[in-house]
Amino acid sequence: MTDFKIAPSILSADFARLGEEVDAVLEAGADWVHFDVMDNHYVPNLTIGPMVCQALRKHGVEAPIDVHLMVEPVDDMIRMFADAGATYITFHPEASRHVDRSLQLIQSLGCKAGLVLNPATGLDSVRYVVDKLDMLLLMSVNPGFGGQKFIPATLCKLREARKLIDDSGLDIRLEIDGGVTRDNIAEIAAAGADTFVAGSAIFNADDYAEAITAMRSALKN
Ligand SMILES: O=C(CO)[C@@H](O)[C@H](O)COP(=O)(O)O
Ligand SMILES: [Fe+2]
Repeated sequence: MTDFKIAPSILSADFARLGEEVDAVLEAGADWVHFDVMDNHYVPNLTIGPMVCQALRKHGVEAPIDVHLMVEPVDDMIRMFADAGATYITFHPEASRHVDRSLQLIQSLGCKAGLVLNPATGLDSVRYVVDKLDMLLLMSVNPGFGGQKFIPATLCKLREARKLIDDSGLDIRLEIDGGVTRDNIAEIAAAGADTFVAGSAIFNADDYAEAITAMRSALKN
């Protein structure tokens, strides 16, 4: 049976009460914390940096922190987030001049490494670095904002990515990010994803546990 993981994106959390919000989603059954880092350069929005990741660790968060870098360039941020307690660090191939080197840097710092593909980016950019991936993240919206609608063409790309991973014989998670809801999560899992980022679908719900349980139930059917 697939080991599904649900990773609430704190982009949709109440930043004024971030520690409490993260505690609440973990208590409600979330597996990971998805941490969106935006630099107003690679994407047209600005969010949070390594000090906030470190603060969450200091606050007592022990769950995996899945750092999604939407910054350019990436290597300095990789070093800072590794120091700050990140578990996974993923970045967009367009944002690094030397993708293979940046992946190696993440792993050399003791973190798990991943690449993130935008909706219009093909799988070709991962083909020759598959052996250096712990995770492949497919964006199902254009990066920069929460609350957007899932782009249906991602389902076809997920199937291709699943085949690429299975053919490699390696242990690589396949994560999906953007517009994931209780209504489409089963279809997304059927296309091959095993790790689900959900921001607005969880943090905009009145009851986080009910929202996460509904997603898990959909994954079981
Ligand atoms: O990386 C991003 C956006 O760039 C995401 O992680 C979003 O924060 C997901 O939010 P929802 O689409 O689930 O509301
Ligand atoms: Fe993200």
